[in-house]
Amino acid sequence: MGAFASRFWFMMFRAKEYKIVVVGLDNDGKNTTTLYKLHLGEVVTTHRTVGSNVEELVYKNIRFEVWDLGGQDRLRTSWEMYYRVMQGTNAVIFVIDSTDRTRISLMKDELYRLPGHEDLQNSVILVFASKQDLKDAMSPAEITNVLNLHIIKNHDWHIQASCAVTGEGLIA
Ligand SMILES: Nc1nc2c(ncn2[C@@H]2O[C@H](COP(=O)(O)OP(=O)(O)OP(=O)(O)O)[C@@H](O)[C@H]2O)c(=O)[nH]1
Ligand SMILES: [Mg+2]
Repeated sequence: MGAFASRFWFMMFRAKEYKIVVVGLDNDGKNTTTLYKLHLGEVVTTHRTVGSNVEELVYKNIRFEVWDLGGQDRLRTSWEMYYRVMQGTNAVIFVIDSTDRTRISLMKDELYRLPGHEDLQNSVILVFASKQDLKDAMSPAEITNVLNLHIIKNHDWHIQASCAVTGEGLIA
């Protein structure tokens, strides 16, 4: 898997098994591509996720159970069912299509639901500012401002520039 955003993860985590959920809006085209880039180290052709994909990643004897949830409008209401069933999600990765300025306020609404969720009280929040290979991508600093991420006080959070095509930000 490479050094999977390593400094952040190993600052935050001490146990040997971690549960991670990957969410974001639909078809921005990132969650599933990101998961498989992490898992296989290559870009695979994806289809819209209906429901979820789960993969086990192992890095330095640490097992990561990674759930990728479909981001279509009608599927987003089911995310909280996964948080409940997973019992003890260590981290939520919220993937942002950095080129999708028109849906930024929808992303904000979805992102802001996370810290208040009772099943995510012990989760860290990692925002992936994805599609950084595209020239009109917003920078992590711009996204931090637009989403006003500093308002999140009760969870550790971090924003990371990433690109699921090249692996930048995912794999060192
Ligand atoms: N240029 C570029 N394209 C990307 C990147 N990440 C994903 N894509 C493309 O975006 C499209 C959709 O990606 P998916 O990973 O399937 O999207 P998703 O977020 O899983 O969407 P849902 O399953 O509907 O929730 C695919 O054509 C990907 O190749 C990226 O970092 N850069
Ligand atoms: Mg998907």
